[in-house]
Amino acid sequence: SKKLEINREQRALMKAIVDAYNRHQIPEDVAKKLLQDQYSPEENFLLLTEMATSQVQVLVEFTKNIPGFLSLDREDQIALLKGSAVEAMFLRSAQVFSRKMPTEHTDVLEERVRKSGIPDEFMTPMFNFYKSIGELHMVQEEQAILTAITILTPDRPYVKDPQAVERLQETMLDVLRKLCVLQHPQEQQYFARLLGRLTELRTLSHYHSEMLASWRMNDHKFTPLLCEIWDVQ
Ligand SMILES: O=C1N(Cc2ccc(-c3nnn[nH]3)cc2)c2ccc(Br)cc2C12CCN(S(=O)(=O)c1cccs1)CC2
Repeated sequence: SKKLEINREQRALMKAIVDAYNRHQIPEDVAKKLLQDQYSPEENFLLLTEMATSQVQVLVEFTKNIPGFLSLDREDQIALLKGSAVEAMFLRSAQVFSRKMPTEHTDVLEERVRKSGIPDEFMTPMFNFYKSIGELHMVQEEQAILTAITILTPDRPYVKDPQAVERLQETMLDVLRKLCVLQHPQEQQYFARLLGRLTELRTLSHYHSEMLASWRMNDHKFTPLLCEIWDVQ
């Protein structure tokens, strides 16, 4: 029916977002480092910090390619990036972890994340999230658009024109809703399940800021970019 069909404009939007999502990847050498032999928890933490820094750079490039993002108010662009950086990083990490990597790689990485000084009470929800993302078996279009929707959340702190952000997000939500029906015809509530993951992401983001506080205590070092985007002094 007309209602459900993805029109030409929406197809172009989807293509732009998927291309941007696939174009910007973590450099091989950084991801490969994670797979090398055993490290101490401190070295693991350093590697994850290096990964996270690279992820933020990838996120900024992806965001700049979201159609309409660069026509938003400049300060709102920054507010959206800062407000969504942790959620987008965890979403992308979970997607990469559950989609792309061969099992033995995931096992090594899982081990490394578990031995990196992240407190257990945060490790559990983090891995539950990544398993729940894996179970969804999202196609890459859904992954890319869901990441764009996370970034274009109107109610981030300091956004001056939330309506402009809402208009962009609604366009994405409409495409994602149609895509879910087309890609997962058997699962009525698939779209609702995807959006439910965004709620889980906010909880993870809250845990993350608590983790940051505890890491600051036993003086873990972060890179200037992470300090900037995570508001770490
Ligand atoms: O590092 C993670 N990983 C491993 C990871 C992530 C991405 C790629 C990758 N490869 N190619 N593209 N992406 C590989 C391994 C992972 C996996 C699932 C979830 Br849910 C979450 C994570 C974190 C995200 C960052 N945090 S963090 O708390 O912000 C922190 C920063 C500094 C030190 S700890 C730790 C957990």
